[in-house]
Parts: sequence; C-alpha cells; structure tokens
Amino acid sequence: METKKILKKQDKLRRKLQEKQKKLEKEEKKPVKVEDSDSDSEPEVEQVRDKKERRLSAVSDKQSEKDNIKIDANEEEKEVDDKADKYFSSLEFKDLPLSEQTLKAVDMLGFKKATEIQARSIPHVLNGRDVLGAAKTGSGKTLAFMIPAVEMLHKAQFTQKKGTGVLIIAPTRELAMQNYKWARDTLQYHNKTHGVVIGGAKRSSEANMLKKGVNLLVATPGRLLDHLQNTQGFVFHNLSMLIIDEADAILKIGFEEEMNQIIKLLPKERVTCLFSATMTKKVEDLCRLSLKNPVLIEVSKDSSTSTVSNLEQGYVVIDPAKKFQLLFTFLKKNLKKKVMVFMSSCNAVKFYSDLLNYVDIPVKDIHGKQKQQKRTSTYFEFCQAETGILLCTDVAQRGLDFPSVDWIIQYDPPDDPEDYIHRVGRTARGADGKGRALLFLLEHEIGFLRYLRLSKIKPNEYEFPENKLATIQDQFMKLIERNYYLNCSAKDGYRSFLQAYASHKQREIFDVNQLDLQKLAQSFGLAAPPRVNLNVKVQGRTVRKNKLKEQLGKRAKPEFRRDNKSSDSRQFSY
Ligand SMILES: Nc1ncnc2c1ncn2[C@@H]1O[C@H](COP(=O)(O)OP(=O)(O)OP(=O)(O)O)[C@@H](O)[C@H]1O
Repeated sequence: METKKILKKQDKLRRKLQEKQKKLEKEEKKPVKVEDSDSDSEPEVEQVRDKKERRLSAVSDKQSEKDNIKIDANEEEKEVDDKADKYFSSLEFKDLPLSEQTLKAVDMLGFKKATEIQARSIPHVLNGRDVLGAAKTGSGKTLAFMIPAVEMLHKAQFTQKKGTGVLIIAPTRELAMQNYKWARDTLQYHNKTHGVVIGGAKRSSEANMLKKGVNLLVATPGRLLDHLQNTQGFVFHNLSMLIIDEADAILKIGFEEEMNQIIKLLPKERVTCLFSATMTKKVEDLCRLSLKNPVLIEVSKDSSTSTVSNLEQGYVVIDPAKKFQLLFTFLKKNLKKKVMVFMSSCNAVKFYSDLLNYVDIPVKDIHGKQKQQKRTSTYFEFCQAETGILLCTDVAQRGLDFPSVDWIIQYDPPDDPEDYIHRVGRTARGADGKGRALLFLLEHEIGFLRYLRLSKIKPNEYEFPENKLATIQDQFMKLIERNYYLNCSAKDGYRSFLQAYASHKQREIFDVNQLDLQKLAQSFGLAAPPRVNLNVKVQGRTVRKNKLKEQLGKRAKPEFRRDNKSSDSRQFSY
C-alpha cells in the first residue's frame, strides 16, 4: 500500500520535471540549432568509440591500473570540452526501434529526448553488443540499460515458464529497489514478470516467487548467489542479458568473490552491460570475465569537471571542537530544505540522529546497522519528502535518486574523490536539477583538496564567522553528561569515528595521530575522550605511533564476515 502511495507521489514529481523539461527545451531551441549539432556529432561519436574501443582492448592486454590512470589523466588535461556536459542528446525515444509498449511507458514517465548516455548506449545494446558505460551522476544511466532490457524480453517473447531473461545486479538493497521500480515502470504495458531479491528480505518468499518464473530480476550479489546455488526450480538457463550496475561499488563493498561465482553460474551466451563510475583494476578484471568485445561509452569524460555543472560546491575548514556547532547552526537554518548529511560510521549517524531528534531538529537516518525494514521505509519516506534531513553513511551514497535534494553535507570526509563525487551526486540530478554541497575539513585535512583537484573537483572555500555559530556547546555537553542513553550513544559514536578514521584510505592526510582527541570528544558532547583501548595521542603527547596505527588498523578492518557468504552482511559494515 505504502509503495503505491510513494509511486503516486513520484509520478507527480516526474510530471513536474516533465513540465520543466519542456520549458528547458523551448529555451534550448532558441540559440542552439539542434539539427546542426546532431549531424556534426554522429561521426564524432564513431570516432570516440573507435578510440575508446582501442583503449579498451589495450586494457584487456593487461595494461596496469597505474598506466591506465596515467593515460586518462593526460588526456583529461589536454582535452577540455564542456560541450560534452550537455544533458540531453538530440535523439528522441520515438526515433529508436522500440516496441509500442515501451514507447508508451517512456512517454508516461514523461521522457521524450534521450540523455547522452541513453542515446549512445541503447542502440548498441539493442544490436546485441556488450556495453561498458560511464557517465556523471544523475545522467540517466538506469534507463540506458532498462529500455534495451525490456525490449529484449519483448522480442524474445519471454513467458513466465522461461524464467529469468534479464538479471540486474546492484551493490545495495536500496539501489536494487530503485532499479526494480524503474523496471516496473518500464514494463508496465508489457506482460512480463518482474521481481527483486535482496539481503535482509524473507528468503522463502523470494524463492517461491523465483520458482514461479521472474522474467526481469533485480538483485544484490550475496542473496542472488544464494538463490542461484540453493533455490530449486529457479530457472536461469535462458538468461539473455546481464546488467551490472555500479560495478565499482559492488567490488568496493567486497562482493568480488560472489561476482566471480555468479558469472561462472550464468549462461555464457548473453548480452552484458556493465556500468561503473571508475575503472579500477578489479573492475577491469570483472570486465574481462563478464564482457565480450564491449563498446566503451564514456560521457563527459573530457569535461573540465567531474561533477555536474548545476552543482555549487564548497568546503569549510573547521575546528574539531566546533564541528557539531556548525552542523547544528546549518541545519537549524535549513529546516525548510532537503538535506543529506554524510558521516563515516553507523554509530556516529545513530548518535547524531538521536541527539538532533532529542533537541527537536527532526532528522531521519539510514545506515547499515538498521534492520532492512527500517532502511526501506526511511528510504521511501525521504524519496517522498519535499523537505527534511537525512543523516547517512555511504550506504546511501551510490545511485539513489532522491528527488530534489538541496544540500549535501559531508560532515565526515569521504574515502576518496570517487566517493566525494557519488555523495554530492545525490543532488543536482536530472536535466535541470540544482544543488549545493559542503565538505567539512579539519585543518590537517586540507591536503585532500589536492586530490579533489586532480579529479577535477574544485570546491570553493566557504567561511562561517564564529559569532554566527549557535551557542549551544555548553548545553550540549551538559545534556550528554546527564542523559545516560545519549552518553553511551556519544561514546559509541566517538569510538566508531576513530576506527573509521584510522582505516581511512588516504591515511597520509587523514592521519589519526593528527587528531586532537580532546576537541574531537567535544564534537560528541563529551568532556573527555573516552577510552578506546588504544594508545591514542592526546593533545601533543606522542604515543608509539606505529603501534597505534597497527592497532587501529587491525581494529578498524571492515566487519566483513567471510563465513556469511549467502547474506548481504557486508552492506552492514557501512
Ligand atoms: N531521458 C530522460 N529525460 C529526462 N529525465 C531523465 C531521463 N532519463 C533519466 N531522467 C531522470 O534523471 C534522473 C537520474 O537518473 P538515474 O538515476 O538513472 O541517473 P544515474 O546516471 O544512474 O545516476 P547515478 O550515477 O547517481 O546512479 C532521474 O530522476 C530520472 O527521472
């Protein structure tokens, strides 16, 4: 019932978007001759494709990850082409060889023109080519694979008996649910069956559904492998299309082994589409394993920025003791906006969520330690909300399409520039999406800006005058001192923050030894840093640095349990 309500609301939002899009098109038509740009762009697309294809085979010739990155970086420096930033292509969906049912569904969704990534990849997939795709956040990658997937089922006249014809694998449960929603929308005028299997959901009802025959299946890797291996009557030998969404995130989370096993179990004769924001060594390995002679489609590769142009981004250098004060002041001023706040650990999200709700700043939270039901309902609630605050870990960083988010706050730093891009990509989505992002940095973390710049991310420095910060620190500390529950929660949050910090990917910048623990504790409302059972340096006292790093590193290892292969337990480590 709830899902129906949500879908209605989302349809309303989509209609709004459609109106805006029409307006935008009208404006676009004035200065730009679409026909001209189109006729120019065709050969260019081919050229780009040839070049990329050559590069892809070079990659499969076991070129090292390092070399590959170097080549890309050099090209990026040379070719600065902002034209690649345009959102829509000149291709209309009606010009594609699509079934009436799919065209009707796309029309119902309010879409007329294909985005760049859609225009470039749909024709290839329709022709049965494997595709390796990359484009900026919010550029419409989902429909780029969903439309040909649905068309394939239609053309092959898939019946329920034939079982699964299309399989879409996504890294997180929320992204799987979102993909499933797109699948349902795109399939609404076809008579094909569809379903979703995700960790945390009831396995037995999923198994029953699979036995009946699910033509288009969306899944997270752990649960999928479980069904592939253990669900009798799950027919997947007719699989014709495999889609791997956010491949780099799937591997980053730790699903490499599952993915290898899944690929081994699936029929070899199929079309495969793999979408990935970054080409890491692991993604290359997965490409080699799963794709056959793919077309590489990269949109906006040569753009001067890695983030979308409608995004205003800034950073602020903040004293750790004032971090929460700044967050509080910001949220208080933006209660009528839609804001996402990223933190580095589940316990920190939990603490700040408890605290803010306690002091009457209503916030929702999403993190990997919650039950799936709670995660799902929060996800849908925030999708529907026109305003509101969501505190989250990186579990909400990838692919999620929350409509109209105004602000992305990175209260704790991301792991790397890619994570930065995905976090800020939750705003300024779609053709006319606008948004703002703010990164909190401590003094010793400023070096991270250099990494961001290398990845073509150039946030501006923002300043927050101290006298404008809400004077809440004393009350905050008193509250944490007196309230037993909040006190325990604060200590857990503090410990988890430290562990996350100590396991940071770029430890030379995010160096745990540089943290002023006294001040850090204050940002959790604690008068003194709690014992973490580690010899952490407290204000200037250096304590066996190497040993500390070793200990922190050991303790801070992700909580992945190798023995729990069949559930998506790794998602809980966020
Ligand atoms: N052809 C289109 N015309 C107008 N809007 C579109 C079109 N295709 C997609 N959109 C809108 O763009 C938004 C982003 O789409 P989508 O979630 O597929 O992006 P994405 O590229 O997968 O982003 P991310 O990298 O963050 O996962 C959606 O809200 C969708 O409604």
